[in-house]
Amino acid sequence: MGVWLVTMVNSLLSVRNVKKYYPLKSRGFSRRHGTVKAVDGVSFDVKAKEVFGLVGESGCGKSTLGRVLLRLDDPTGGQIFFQQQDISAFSKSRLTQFRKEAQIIYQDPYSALNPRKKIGQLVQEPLDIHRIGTVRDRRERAAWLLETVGLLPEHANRYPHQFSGGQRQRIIIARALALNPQLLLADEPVSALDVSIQAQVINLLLDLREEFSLTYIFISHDLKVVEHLCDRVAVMYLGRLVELAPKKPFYAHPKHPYSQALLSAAPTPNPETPKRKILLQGDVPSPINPPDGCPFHPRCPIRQPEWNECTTELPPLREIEPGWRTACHVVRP
Ligand SMILES: Nc1ncnc2c1ncn2[C@@H]1O[C@H](COP(=O)(O)OP(=O)(O)OP(=O)(O)O)[C@@H](O)[C@H]1O
Repeated sequence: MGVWLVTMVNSLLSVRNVKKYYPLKSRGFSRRHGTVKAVDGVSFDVKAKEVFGLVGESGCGKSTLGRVLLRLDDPTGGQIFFQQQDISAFSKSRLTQFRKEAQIIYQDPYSALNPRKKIGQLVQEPLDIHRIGTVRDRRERAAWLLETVGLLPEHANRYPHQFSGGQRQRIIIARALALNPQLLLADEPVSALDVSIQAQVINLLLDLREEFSLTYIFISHDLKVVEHLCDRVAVMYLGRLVELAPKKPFYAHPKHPYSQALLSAAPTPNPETPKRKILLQGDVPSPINPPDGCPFHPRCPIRQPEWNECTTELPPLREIEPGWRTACHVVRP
């Protein structure tokens, strides 16, 4: 607990044992039929100006966690601290402030912009809602933001359909920056874009991190993108973190067998360098009925039948090297 408190003091965001369960109701009945454990006891800290990557296969709970972190959804359990303050205890005015300090960018740049509004209006809108400055100030800031993200001030008078996917994602980024946030949660922000455009948007995000002193939580299933952008990587599996590590050593030698499998399946920059792919057996189990013991044990390629604790005990996320935590009975400090 002592260590947790020290890391919290140095963090912009601290997440403690956060859970998000959804009741599963059978059709036509209101009676609870089970529980989807979308996020099941996640803890980590994010330092100011850090780029924190959250990776894992589809359905592992990344987006649910992201929504809970920004209080767009209430957690079933646990606590989230922003600047050491519990976000669930925010007063109405503190919550309004938090809505300025923490912004989210979603994957789909096509549906995120109202097609009937001009770009200038869309970028200016957060400033209008929070009544910041005069109308002229807001218009000028919107024009400046458009330039900052690599567009032209005159684009303010055009409509979303007149832009490409990459340009729209730039517009969404400009809008997210309007209120000068500290934390930007980007949920798969480039996965709908062409690979060539992805790199441009990622580089823009890196430049903006410096210019705006931003902290990012970057959610992605694409390990290559995370490698380029992030300082640390958290790997999620069935609603839990299974590994949390600094980027460079993680990509060189991931320790958790699930991380090893994920990385072995990611494309390499040089296709001529052969890589031994680790093929996982079966599908990701349902978060309605997760396996006992280690949630990864039914698919684990290194497990031996005699290792009983893998099937009976949940492995804690324990530190195995300074700053590196892994949830596996076999991987030891
Ligand atoms: N509102 C909801 N009600 C019931 N179950 C939900 C709800 N939202 C998410 N889930 C379930 O929670 C689990 C985690 O979903 P989530 O979207 O957070 O995963 P993800 O890792 O972001 O996946 P993806 O990359 O496909 O978006 C899934 O099994 C999903 O079906």
